[in-house]
Amino acid sequence: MKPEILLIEPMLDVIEARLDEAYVVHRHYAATEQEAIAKALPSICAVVTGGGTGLSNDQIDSLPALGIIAINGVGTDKVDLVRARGRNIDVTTTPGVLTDDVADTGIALMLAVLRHIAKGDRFVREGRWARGGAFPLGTSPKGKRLGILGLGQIGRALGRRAEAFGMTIGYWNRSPQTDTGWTAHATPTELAASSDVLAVCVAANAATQDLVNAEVLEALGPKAIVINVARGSVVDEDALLQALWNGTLAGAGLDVFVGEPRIREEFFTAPNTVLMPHQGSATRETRIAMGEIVLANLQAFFNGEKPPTTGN
Ligand SMILES: NC(=O)C1=CN([C@@H]2O[C@H](COP(=O)(O)OP(=O)(O)OC[C@H]3O[C@@H](n4cnc5c(N)ncnc54)[C@H](O)[C@@H]3O)[C@@H](O)[C@H]2O)C=CC1
Ligand SMILES: O=CC(=O)O
Repeated sequence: MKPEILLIEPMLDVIEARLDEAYVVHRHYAATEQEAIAKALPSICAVVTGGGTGLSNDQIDSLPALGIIAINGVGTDKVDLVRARGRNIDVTTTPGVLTDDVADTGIALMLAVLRHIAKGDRFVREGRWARGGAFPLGTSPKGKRLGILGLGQIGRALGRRAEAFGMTIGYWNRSPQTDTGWTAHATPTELAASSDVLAVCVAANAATQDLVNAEVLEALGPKAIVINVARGSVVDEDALLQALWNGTLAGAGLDVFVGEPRIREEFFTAPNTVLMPHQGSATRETRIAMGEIVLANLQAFFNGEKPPTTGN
């Protein structure tokens, strides 16, 4: 008998095919499967979910046999780790393999804002170039200061890339990271005061909620921009929107939002703001590598071994 698992959101076809080979896969996202899932809840031992989606406590409570929540991502903020630990449920992630793509996304957003890439695309398509319209000059990253909030794997990869663009790097991290040679700052506000671009790369949890607040944005100032590839909850969106609309911040490049995918509509028209639908790790290559780790974690769990990338 194949073990039964619950797949919360779709994965790559090739990974889902491998899941189907090894398990009875109940697809939470398929409307047609809801009745069968309701009956299967007592037998489901494993859940596979995304980092931005996680698993609610109600869902955890509805699965009495649950032993592993395999996150296809690195963020654990959408799973109550205390609740999981209390139930002896392993929570696994896919660290490392997505780092480069998320850092690339951060750089892409930074360049898109500084060089008006999305605005330029609209300008050409709408025929405004052909009609002789004026297009604003951009801002060069060269010689500018990148402030990285959270110098984990993604923060470091972003910093290394930014060095290649001639930027100087500062960071705020809860523990000093002396091997980089980059300038450490004591608080997010101090980092912001010394940055032209603030890149949010810190994990989301209760301690980092709204870390980028009105004070931090004010310290950044009207010529600076914010890039967020971590989680929406790390940025106070009221303060961010106010700064963008008041012109006390020059722009923002955002891959993540509070309440995704139904984000605040004020973002749609916010000045100099480039929006992405949470695509940091979304390349085929990386999604295959992440899927392999999910498969390995599930296999270890069902073999009675400790899953290799257990995070709790
Ligand atoms: N946009 C996207 O598609 C993706 C977003 N992410 C987000 O990026 C985050 C970072 O990923 P990695 O760099 O791989 O993780 P990591 O574990 O290497 O780095 C996390 C960083 O957050 C810091 N941190 C954690 N808790 C903290 C606290 N309470 N106070 C201060 N600092 C704290 C750590 O010190 C570390 O610098 C993830 O947690 C996730 O939310 C990750 C992957 C894809
Ligand atoms: O947001 C994605 C993740 O890996 O976490």
